[in-house]
Amino acid sequence: MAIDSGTKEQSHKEHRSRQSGAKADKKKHDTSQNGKKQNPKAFAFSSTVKAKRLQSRSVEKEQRRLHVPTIDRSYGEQPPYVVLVHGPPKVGKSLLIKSLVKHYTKHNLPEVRGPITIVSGKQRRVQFVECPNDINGMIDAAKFADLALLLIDGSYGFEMETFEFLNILQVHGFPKVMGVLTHLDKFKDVKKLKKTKQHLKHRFWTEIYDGAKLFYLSGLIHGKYVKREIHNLARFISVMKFHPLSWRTAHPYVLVDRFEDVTPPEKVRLNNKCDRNVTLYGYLRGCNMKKGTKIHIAGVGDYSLAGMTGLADPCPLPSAAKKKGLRDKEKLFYAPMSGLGDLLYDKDAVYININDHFVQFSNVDEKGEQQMKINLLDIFEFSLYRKRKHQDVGVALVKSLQNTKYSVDEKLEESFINLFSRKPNLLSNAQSDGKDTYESREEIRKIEPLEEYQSGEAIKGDGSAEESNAEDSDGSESESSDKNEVAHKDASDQDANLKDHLKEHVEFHGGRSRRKVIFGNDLDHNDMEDSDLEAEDDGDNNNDDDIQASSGSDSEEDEDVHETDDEMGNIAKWKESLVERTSSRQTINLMQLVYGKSTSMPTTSINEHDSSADDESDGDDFFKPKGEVNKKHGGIEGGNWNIEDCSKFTNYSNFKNWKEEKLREGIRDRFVTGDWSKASQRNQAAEAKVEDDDAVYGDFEDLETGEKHDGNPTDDASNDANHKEDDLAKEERRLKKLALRAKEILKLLLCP
Ligand SMILES: Nc1nc2c(ncn2[C@@H]2O[C@H](COP(=O)(O)OP(=O)(O)OP(=O)(O)O)[C@@H](O)[C@H]2O)c(=O)[nH]1
Repeated sequence: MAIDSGTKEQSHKEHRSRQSGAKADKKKHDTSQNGKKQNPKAFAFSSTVKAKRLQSRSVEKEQRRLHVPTIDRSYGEQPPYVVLVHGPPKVGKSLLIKSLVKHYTKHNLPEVRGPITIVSGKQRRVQFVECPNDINGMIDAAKFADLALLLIDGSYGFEMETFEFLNILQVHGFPKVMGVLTHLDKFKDVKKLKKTKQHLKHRFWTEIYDGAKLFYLSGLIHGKYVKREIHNLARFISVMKFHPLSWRTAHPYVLVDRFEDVTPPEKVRLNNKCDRNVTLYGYLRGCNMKKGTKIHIAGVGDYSLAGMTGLADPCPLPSAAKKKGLRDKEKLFYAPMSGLGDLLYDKDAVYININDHFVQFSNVDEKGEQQMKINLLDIFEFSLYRKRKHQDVGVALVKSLQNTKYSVDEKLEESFINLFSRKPNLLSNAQSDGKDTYESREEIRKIEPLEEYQSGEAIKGDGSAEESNAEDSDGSESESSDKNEVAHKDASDQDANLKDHLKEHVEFHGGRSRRKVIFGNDLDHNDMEDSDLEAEDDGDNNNDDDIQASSGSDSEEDEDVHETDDEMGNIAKWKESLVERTSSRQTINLMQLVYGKSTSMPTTSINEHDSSADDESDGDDFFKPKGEVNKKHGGIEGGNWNIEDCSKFTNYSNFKNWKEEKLREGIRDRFVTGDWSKASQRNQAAEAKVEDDDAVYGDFEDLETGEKHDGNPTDDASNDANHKEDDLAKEERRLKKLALRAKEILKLLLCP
């Protein structure tokens, strides 16, 4: 009982509370607060400042989440941003572009045509484009605009063009848009002006978004917008952040700022509606373009790209040196369609445009555009020219540059290296423009005797060359008649092409007409000197005709006449001497002596060889059997030298297919693991089969000797005993062989 009562009364001893330490301190602190609850409302703010801070932070987070950073795939120098100036007619688009260009470059733009590229900052270039007033032009412009400046006539109010364009932009992807109010100077009443400004601003905001930027151009000073206002607008454009549109970043596109029709003029002359080749120049935007891609030219149609070339930047960004602002020198701009910008970069040349009043000797072209293109590469040519002529240096320079049609690399393409010996000039340049032809004529004068050159024929030759030069431009028919005459002369003087003469070959190559000078019988002459001196005497008499003949070969027909009538004849002659010389120099080839000549040699030459050998022989060989003739010539050379090497060819049909189970089973017992007794039985069976076959196909007659062999012997009984003996001997031999083979295999297995 006592135990029971004891268990009931027993109480748990309490933990002794902490008298010191962190817990004791905390308890003390809590008791001092006098019952104020700890964190009574979870996640509620006790302080308003704190609440505000937290709220703004969460809003910031949310905004950051909404504006997911767009991936900038661009690398290297960014292409210029396109600033499109749009507005209804006569609103002041051109004037605004001119004012902006003046602000950036300090240059006055005479007219706005095509894209105008300017360097607006150390890291930024801008391309100004005036939007056409028609709807198609607007649609095209909406595709490439990075910033659209919507010009609105403030004195009149909004016009339909602006809204149409805004609708088009919404379809194509909305770029940055800024409004510009012009013609505000027409307001006399300041109050009314203020009211109108407010009204237009709100209307603009409802159309785009609240807070959209709207500029005011208050009026004109000396026919230009106010400098201050233009400066502000330019500043905005310079610092504006452009968000690349996803479609555009994923697709390559080019805003063409210059184009050239490079169709050969002759092609256009023959067929005015022929397919044209057009080269388009512009900055590639979006992503890289591949050669052969199908492209769409806005307003023209779909085309395939023939080729692409990377060119030097016509309006490069300034150097990366650290300095504030842009120097005047670096304020470059490029407006090829507007005819401005000093440098013009072509595929193979750099052009400097100089206005007429700077240069006295400008060529005035048909359109009356007084501009001169100076090809820098042709300065080399000038130095040559100056050596030759003692003229005024400045005049000579300008004249020579004006008359040059072809660049140095084009001429180099035409030049060739003479590989034949005894040629004084290794590199002879086939020059083709007017001056160059003159040079080449001078060279001929050195080679030819003077009286020959002065003879009527020679002069005629020169004259016709000049004629054909003139005919290049207008393409008259008299040229072809001249050439027919020339061809006729050639035909009559077939053997006479053995003296120096030159040929002029007019052709259309690389989009331009070229008059190629070919020194027709340079090769002939040199080689003929070596081998055929007789021919030279004949050639002296006919040299003049050759010059005449060479002066105007244009069409292919004429060329053919030349080739067949005289050139081929000459070629045959100099080839003769070549063949002789090479055959005498030929070293003995051991391979050929041992194995005969290569079978890849053309059969005709072999036949020729054979026939020549036959000719040399007494002629009786013709009536002898082929084999004997070959024997006479001796060994492989004589007989089998042209037979195909049969070891090169393998007849795969004879190979057994070892994948077949039956075949593998057949040879299984021939290996160590197999049953050799079975193999021997099989062998016997096979031999018996062969014998049977012999029995079937046994009879044969030796046709050469006339002897008859019988497959089935008549006396079977006497032969049977012989056969048995033979079989036993065979069996013995076979078993011996097998034992030997087994020994060898065992040896191999035991000593690996
Ligand atoms: N008074 C006044 N005249 C202006 C203003 N802006 C432009 N103009 C004049 O308006 C005329 C037309 O200007 P342009 O720049 O040729 O207008 P545009 O929009 O290029 O004309 P189109 O190319 O024909 O569409 C010019 O004579 C300008 O001087 C302006 O704010 N106030």
